[in-house]
Amino acid sequence: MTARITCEDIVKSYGRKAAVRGVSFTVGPGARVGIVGESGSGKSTVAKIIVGLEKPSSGRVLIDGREVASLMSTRKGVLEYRRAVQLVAQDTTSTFDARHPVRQSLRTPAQILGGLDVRQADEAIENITHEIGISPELVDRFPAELSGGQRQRMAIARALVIRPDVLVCDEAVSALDVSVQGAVLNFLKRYSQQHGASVLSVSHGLPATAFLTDELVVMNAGTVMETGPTRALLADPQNAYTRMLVGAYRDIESLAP
Ligand SMILES: Nc1ncnc2c1ncn2[C@@H]1O[C@H](COP(=O)(O)OP(=O)(O)OP(=O)(O)O)[C@@H](O)[C@H]1O
Repeated sequence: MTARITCEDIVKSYGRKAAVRGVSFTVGPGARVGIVGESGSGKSTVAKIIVGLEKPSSGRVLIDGREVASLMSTRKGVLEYRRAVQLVAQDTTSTFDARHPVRQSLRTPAQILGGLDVRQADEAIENITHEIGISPELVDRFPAELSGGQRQRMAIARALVIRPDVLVCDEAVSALDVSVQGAVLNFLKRYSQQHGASVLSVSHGLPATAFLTDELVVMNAGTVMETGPTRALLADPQNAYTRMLVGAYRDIESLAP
């Protein structure tokens, strides 16, 4: 279970404003890559383009050398891509159908993308909720009956129930309290190591990203400022913007009692 995602010179404009201006990087098989940068730097736009929710104005995304835009032009291709690449979105409201218990929203990908029958789907749901550390009984509640943190973990469970090759997380843990955040980050790291799944984590939370990832892509104003191995880049940032970003976190940490 491996896949390589390549972004080649992605540009995205909304009207006359360029949100992303020529972004290139690769998420290798089994790699955990973080995109960091301040609010508005274009991180979420890149994530949406990778998962096919937005189309780039120019440039392309490839999965194992195949262009995602052409895969997404047929229903068969969409299903194939969704099986390989799953998103955990920043806002989980569109992840679940408010009219049905959460189980239904987890069964759908398990059945349609995973090709499982109802019994197998429920078994996969039981396994993934157990792995992620959330009580399996909660899947029989309606989305509104879960806390924000429980719903966020259910969204991760939904993305992983089909065991995708690549998990794209857009601020997937930012809304969680610190202790739950730690548990979910540990789970994601273990999951990626055990299954060889790649993780692309988009976040402005530098400490959480530093813990989860091996490689960083630093973005500012729609462009890539610096890329490199996470530890080396944080220890010795080469770019002035990265130095500023890392320095800002050090300042915050120094305020801690
Ligand atoms: N649908 C849209 N229409 C117009 N402008 C948009 C749209 N989506 C994003 N933008 C703009 O593109 C820029 C990049 O937004 P994006 O959400 O990618 O940033 P981000 O780095 O993920 O920010 P945050 O950390 O706050 O989520 C911003 O200036 C934003 O206002």
